[in-house]
Amino acid sequence: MIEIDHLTKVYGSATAVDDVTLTAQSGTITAIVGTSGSGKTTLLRMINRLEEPTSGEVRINGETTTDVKPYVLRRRIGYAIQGHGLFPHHTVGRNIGAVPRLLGWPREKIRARVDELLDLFSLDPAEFRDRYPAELSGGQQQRVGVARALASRPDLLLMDEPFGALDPIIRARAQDDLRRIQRTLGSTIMLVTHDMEEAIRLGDHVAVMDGGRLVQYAPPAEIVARPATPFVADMVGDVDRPLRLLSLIPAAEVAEDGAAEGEALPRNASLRDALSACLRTGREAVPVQREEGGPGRATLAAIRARAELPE
Ligand SMILES: Nc1ncnc2c1ncn2[C@@H]1O[C@H](COP(=O)(O)OP(=O)(O)OP(=O)(O)O)[C@@H](O)[C@H]1O
Repeated sequence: MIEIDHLTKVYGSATAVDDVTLTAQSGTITAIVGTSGSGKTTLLRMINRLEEPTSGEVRINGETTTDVKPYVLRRRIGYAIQGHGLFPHHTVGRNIGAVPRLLGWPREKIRARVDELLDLFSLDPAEFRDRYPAELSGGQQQRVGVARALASRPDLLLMDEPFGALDPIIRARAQDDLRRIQRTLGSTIMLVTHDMEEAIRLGDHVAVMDGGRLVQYAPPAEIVARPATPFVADMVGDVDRPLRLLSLIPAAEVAEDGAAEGEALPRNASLRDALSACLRTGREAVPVQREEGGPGRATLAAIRARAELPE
């Protein structure tokens, strides 16, 4: 569990982070989102003490971070930034194994860990282990950067705009990969982004920052359905809100008993997928696979009902 407790950072006359308090559960992704200058990076860097707070504290699994020497803390907390920060003269394998080596892991264990991570990130170990960063594409470098940050199985992984430099298609893939890998490893992640779409897609919880303050901290569906302030509503994008909401609701959740024509949507399909299938086929309902009770159907009426936003 990560507890951020009344954290404040003042630079001269400016308050970059203003009394932020939030608790993130282990094994979840918290997406910190806000406009430029809202204090996201400063908040993140106070967690691994790259910045010292003016007041307040951070506890990781109950331990106050100021009780731990900064270099020890930073070995326990992974840190991935935009532009990956790989060592150019070290191979991919050496880059990923950097922290385990510092921690004195035996050679064989490091090698096994490097290969396991390369596999997880869909990079064939035999092909990529001995390459240098310059011999990789931007997307591959970024994956190696995240693999390196995860190598020692850190208590927490901090990510600052990790996908900022990637083009939209590679970016979407990197987001899906991160989500899958986070689920597989059970990692706890705090990720900074200025992109609400990314925050909604990745976060179990979304923390919205505005002018150094935390203005809303809630699961994505709550942020979309009930933005706490006009600023949050603006960031979510009013026009797209119904569609965003639908993309967060599993189709199986609203499927009723009964048959419908056409190919059944998979179990992990969202209501947005169901809507799209209805529009594409011109039908009033679409079949949906469910965990229990066999296939059901999602009707346009049910989809519409769930897309309604509270006034
Ligand atoms: N070392 C510093 N000295 C003085 N002011 C600073 C310092 N670092 C950050 N700030 C100020 O604190 C505020 C918050 O900055 P921060 O980098 O945390 O914002 P951000 O939300 O991460 O922005 P961006 O998305 O542009 O990176 C800004 O007004 C910035 O100018």
